[in-house]
Amino acid sequence: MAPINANDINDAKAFVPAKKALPEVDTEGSNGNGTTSKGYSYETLLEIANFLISRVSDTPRIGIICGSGMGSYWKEGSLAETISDAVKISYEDIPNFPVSTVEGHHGQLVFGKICGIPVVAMQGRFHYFEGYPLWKCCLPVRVMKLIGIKTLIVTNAAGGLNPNYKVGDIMIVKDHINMMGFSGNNPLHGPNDERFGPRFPPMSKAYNFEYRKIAKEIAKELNIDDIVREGVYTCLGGPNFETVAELNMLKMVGVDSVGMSTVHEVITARHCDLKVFALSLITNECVTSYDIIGEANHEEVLDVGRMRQDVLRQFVSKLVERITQLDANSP
Ligand SMILES: O=P(O)(O)O[C@@H]1C[C@H](O)[C@@H](CO)O1
Ligand code: HPA
Repeated sequence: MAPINANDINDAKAFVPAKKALPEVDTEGSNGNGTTSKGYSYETLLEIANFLISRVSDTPRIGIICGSGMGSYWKEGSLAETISDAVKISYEDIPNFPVSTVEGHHGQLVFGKICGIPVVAMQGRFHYFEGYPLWKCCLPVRVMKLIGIKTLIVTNAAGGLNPNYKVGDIMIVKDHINMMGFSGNNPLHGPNDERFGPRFPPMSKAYNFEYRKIAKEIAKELNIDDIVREGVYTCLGGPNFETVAELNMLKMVGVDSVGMSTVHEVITARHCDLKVFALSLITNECVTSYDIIGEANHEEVLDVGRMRQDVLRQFVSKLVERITQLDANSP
């Protein structure tokens, strides 16, 4: 084969299409390999929280992060769009807040009520693959804590790795494997401010046991227990979907669903002592064999999210109600 010379390379460059303007992502705080070198100070986050508090009348009790199917993409009928007395604040209008760059993500906080209970919902989240360092993806969790929430409900779309799972199933997350954390990429990386939480927070009870129990009861009441599962979630950095070999490795270590969010949000929430419930909507079957013809794609993720939004709305609404009752009766 003829060696490549410098002229060939210059010719090849001529065919590179002109760059399209991309959404601006503030990667401040990323030290180049995606790990955190600094985050916003407690005072800056307090300023953001106070800005939001000045615009709403009720202190939310529960924060909800809407993944696909819960209103991050599909508006009508989604949980976020059925919040009553809604005050919507666009991320762009919040000082020092990141902005959503994923196509179709609404990018707003929705303050209001579900079953009469004050909540705040993130309609659109921040993903690592957008270019944000993990601490910035999780900044809203700390802001919601400062605003006054006690509980965080996190939802996501995920690929089903457990062979018993079907597209459209809802998986209650009982635990996670922090794959990105194995290489040191963690939202808590960097100096620790004790006002948020301890240097070395435990994660062995990250997903509240009582909440999971309630969720299973609700599944029975709603007659959807045949589609509700419980399992282990992992988050990869994305944005590409996984290879067959990667998925088989994850299956071997006990992963049931695979996504690109949630884990770092939950770590941040537990660090600042929020109680956590999380669920995955299984939007596609993971491709674990080279014989399988189909491939994962984002359109399918969105379609299944839209298909299941009514069920998710009912499920999470009831959860909000019952979690509030449970916490009111516990010390
Ligand atoms: O915000 P989530 O986690 O629901 O976003 C979905 C899942 C992946 O992150 C991405 C790819 O489809 O969209
Ligand atoms: N892999 C990773 N993230 C995802 C998937 C998947 O199969 N489906 C939805 N989000």
